[in-house]
Amino acid sequence: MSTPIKPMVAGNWKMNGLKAGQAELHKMLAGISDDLADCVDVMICPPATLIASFSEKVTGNVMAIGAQDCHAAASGAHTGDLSAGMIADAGAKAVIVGHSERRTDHGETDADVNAKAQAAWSAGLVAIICVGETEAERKAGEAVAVVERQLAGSVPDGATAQNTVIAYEPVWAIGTGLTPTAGDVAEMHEAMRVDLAKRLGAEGSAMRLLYGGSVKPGNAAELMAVDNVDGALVGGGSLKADDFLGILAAYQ
Ligand SMILES: O=C[C@H](O)COP(=O)(O)O
Repeated sequence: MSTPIKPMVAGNWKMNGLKAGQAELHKMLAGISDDLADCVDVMICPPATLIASFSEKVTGNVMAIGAQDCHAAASGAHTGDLSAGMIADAGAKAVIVGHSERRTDHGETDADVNAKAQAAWSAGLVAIICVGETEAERKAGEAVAVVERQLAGSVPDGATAQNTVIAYEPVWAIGTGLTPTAGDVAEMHEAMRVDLAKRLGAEGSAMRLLYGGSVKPGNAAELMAVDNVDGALVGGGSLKADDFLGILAAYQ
């Protein structure tokens, strides 16, 4: 019998948050009971400027701190970039790679994402690899094919349930208040599960598959209950402690 997958809820603060944001972090930490932390792995990915200070605030297994991106190289002449080693040195335990905002704003390809995931592993970080179709691709009936192509290109050989988390984020659902139906999420997550298990065997079967895109306290329980949904990657709903704790309540 396979071991149950411990879900993860990760908050991606994107380009939001100043030092004053520590007040929200403190409220979140105060609101996460040991019982809840036993049921779900909680992570906040603040802007890089806050990784070190936030990492000092989290203790025990209540929450981990992650990063939002890394460079594929270990060091070198890459002005403004951060290596996975630097992020790990600041206290991060994971890094999001291939977020659609990086793919769109910075032209990142599946090959770039693949290289970044491998850089993350080399630094001892978990790679949270994002995939997801655009609205036009969904309307054209290509959503599953697009995501399978992204998985094939973005997830490196050697991915395990320990070093990799997949986040399915339909681009059209990010920050819009729109979400796919539970049926559409189930279809996509099953397709991803089958695809990853075929390629990676038991590691693919045990890999966490997060859903992301307009997850809020009001819809979290329904989305998190879908088969093969092992947690959430949350943007706007992770900025305020009350909202984030409301989402985590799906696991209480
Ligand atoms: O990384 C998080 C996602 O882009 C979802 O963002 P959102 O919850 O604001 O829609």
